[in-house]
Amino acid sequence: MTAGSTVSVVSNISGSAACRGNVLCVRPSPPSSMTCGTTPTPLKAPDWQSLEDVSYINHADASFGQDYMRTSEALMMPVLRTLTRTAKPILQSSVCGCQALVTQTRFIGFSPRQVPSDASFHSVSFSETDHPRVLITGGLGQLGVGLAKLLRKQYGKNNVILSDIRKPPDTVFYSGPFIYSDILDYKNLREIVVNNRISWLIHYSALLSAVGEANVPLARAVNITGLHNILDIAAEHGLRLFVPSTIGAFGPSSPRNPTPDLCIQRPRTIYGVSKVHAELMGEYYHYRYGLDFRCLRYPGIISADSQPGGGTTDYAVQIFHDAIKTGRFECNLKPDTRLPMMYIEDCLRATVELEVVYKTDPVRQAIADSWPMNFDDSNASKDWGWKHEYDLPELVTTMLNHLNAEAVAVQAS
Ligand SMILES: NC(=O)C1=CN([C@@H]2O[C@H](COP(=O)(O)OP(=O)(O)OC[C@H]3O[C@@H](n4cnc5c(N)ncnc54)[C@H](O)[C@@H]3O)[C@@H](O)[C@H]2O)C=CC1
Ligand SMILES: CC(=O)[C@H](N)C(=O)O
Repeated sequence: MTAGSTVSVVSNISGSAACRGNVLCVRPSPPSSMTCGTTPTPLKAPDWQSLEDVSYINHADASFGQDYMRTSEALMMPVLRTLTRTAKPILQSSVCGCQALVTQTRFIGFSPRQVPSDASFHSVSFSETDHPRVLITGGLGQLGVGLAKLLRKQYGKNNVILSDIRKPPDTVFYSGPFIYSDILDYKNLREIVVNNRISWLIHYSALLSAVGEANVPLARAVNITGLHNILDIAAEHGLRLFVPSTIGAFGPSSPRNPTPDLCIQRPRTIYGVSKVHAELMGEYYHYRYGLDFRCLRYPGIISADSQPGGGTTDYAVQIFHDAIKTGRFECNLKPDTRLPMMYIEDCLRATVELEVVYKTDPVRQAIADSWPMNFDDSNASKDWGWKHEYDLPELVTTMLNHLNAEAVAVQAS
């Protein structure tokens, strides 16, 4: 996956509750081509790919056997691989040999609210020998803690800071740095970035599709105004920025089966609109200011040890929990709904003993009906050899083993 491009990944398992995901990836900003001295150097064409080169890659599902499903950890790997792969050349590049100093000089007292229209931003603000200093916003949601765990293994516990507006549970609080951060508070964000010498920003804060529809003003604030803060902070401080997008960035007029990386995107949820906005703003900041922006379109994510945060695809996680706890599941989507997340046939088989009750929620159903049924991930395979590691039976087995082990542990305690 090249930096600066927009890529979609999917761990697809299609079927009546199946999902594929898109990952949008943006290529790295041009190493050290942005500033030297106080005069911004124009972007160098060879370091950049043209807009036409931007690749959107979906990770698609197909039939079971070719498809795969990944746990949230596995899903993070492309992100980590991309960040890691692109970090080295940037860290090792020394076009002017005065990067860090220049960055500091250039941006002293600079406020992104006063960005000159022709401003360029430096892409890297940490030295060659440093590990990245990572801040994860919205880190207490379904995905953040798992990602922090992986990043901490790689870059050291103290180099990865989780943040959120919620109170962390003990397990999270004692497992590594945690800090309060409201992405709507720009000054607070800037203080955190500066005081902690943050170099990578992973922006997970969001209101997901269902909770977003329930509170549009808040979703608009968090997902759009919050994103603007994040973009400005990242640009101002030369951070590498990762923002996930989603299958929700597509709408009823997008082709659903399969959904290519590049196609019409007219979502009808505030969540989807905000994610399309994020994709476009990230690309714009990349081309306009040299921001190193990356974005993967995720499918619905299934995880055992963290709870989903109010999305349309939450049912695909909940079904596992209910299978273990009660053997009964009340589904808020119709039985023939197909979403890019997992191929559900085996999933249904694994949960065959469930008595699934279909009690359709019209809001979620309308959203689900407008989302892609199938993602084509052939571009991701071609681009960086993407291949899923969890197929449906393995995912189901892993989920059930994990939840069973948890249930046994609880009973024993
Ligand atoms: N989980 C999934 O199935 C998928 C997730 N994604 C994206 O991945 C990212 C992470 O997703 P999840 O962890 O599932 O989300 P989540 O809903 O579980 O967590 C989001 C977190 O953002 C925090 N937050 C809300 N308002 C905030 C504010 N003002 N300042 C700081 N934090 C705030 C919440 O407290 C919450 O912990 C999101 O951007 C989401 O759109 C994309 C596709 C699928
Ligand atoms: C697929 C997503 O982005 C999320 N899980 C949601 O259902 O809103």
